[in-house]
Amino acid sequence: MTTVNVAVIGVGNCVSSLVQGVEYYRGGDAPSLPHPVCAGYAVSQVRFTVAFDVNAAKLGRDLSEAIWTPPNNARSFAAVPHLGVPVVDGILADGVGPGSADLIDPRGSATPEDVAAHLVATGTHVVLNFLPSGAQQATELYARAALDAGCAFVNCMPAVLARSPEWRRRFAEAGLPLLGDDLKSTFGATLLHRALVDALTESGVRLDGGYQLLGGGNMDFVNLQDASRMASKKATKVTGAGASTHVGAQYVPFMEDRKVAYIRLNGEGFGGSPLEVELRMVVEDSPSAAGNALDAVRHAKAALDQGVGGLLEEVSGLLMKAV
Ligand SMILES: O=P([O-])([O-])O[C@@H]1[C@@H](O)[C@H](O)[C@@H](O)[C@H](O)[C@@H]1O
Repeated sequence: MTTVNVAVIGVGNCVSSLVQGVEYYRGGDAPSLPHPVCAGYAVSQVRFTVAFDVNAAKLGRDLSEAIWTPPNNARSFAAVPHLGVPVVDGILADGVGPGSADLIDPRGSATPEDVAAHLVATGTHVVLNFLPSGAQQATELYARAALDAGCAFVNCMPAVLARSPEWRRRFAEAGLPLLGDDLKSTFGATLLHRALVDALTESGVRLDGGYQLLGGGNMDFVNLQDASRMASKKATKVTGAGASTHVGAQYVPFMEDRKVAYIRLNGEGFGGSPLEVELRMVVEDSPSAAGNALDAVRHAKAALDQGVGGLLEEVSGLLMKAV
């Protein structure tokens, strides 16, 4: 059976939901999976090869155990058997936010050459980047490793990669697919906010800002308390709702991996009449994103099969927040 061999960067909640999802949907008939077959690949064809992390408590473990290691707190919805997939030393650089500095493995960080060697040795096809928001340098070092190892790269966080002409060129010249930037949840705040913006705009409403206020208790929210890391996330979040859209993220520990989003749009309708739309959404954050991650790796592998290199613009437009 042809497989989609995936290496993951950052064994956090999103990877936990993704790994569980592959088990949950292996049979192909469970509900709430957007695409049982995507780009010619079934979920059962997705397999993990190696995982990179810098958290001392996750290193050396099998991926099936590391996904349950704190501070991960994603919902458990599938039993994951021993996978034989090791968590190995990752690249540190700016890959860890201020709230997690004490979790880092003191033995030091891997180099892009180390990472590339793992990717080649494990026969990896696609590298999936789930570093914390704000990890621009670390993302670029991993992207370099993927290029050296002949892998496709899927950038699920808001580092500027797919938006960079230089990185697009490098992947195009290498004949390797690039997807990004910043994974959009299959059902999440960005999807709803943009759907509302589109519905109002198509009705002739002139939008004048609003907000997207988020609360949650996972490490993403810890990380987003840092202003410069939050700035990178804001840049990919909302488009088309007017310049004065406020985006905020509050860390609320008891919520664990649940996310609440308050979305508001201010506008002016027919005859200049003022209008307001308010919406509240609560989801389990990481499982909400895993469906699009599953699609992204399968599209990346299909492009690799067909020798299509460079930015996959159409697919990125569907699955990612900023292209
Ligand atoms: O799509 P959306 O709900 O606005 O945003 C999501 C984030 O809230 C989530 O933490 C992350 O894991 C997803 O990849 C996505 O970025």
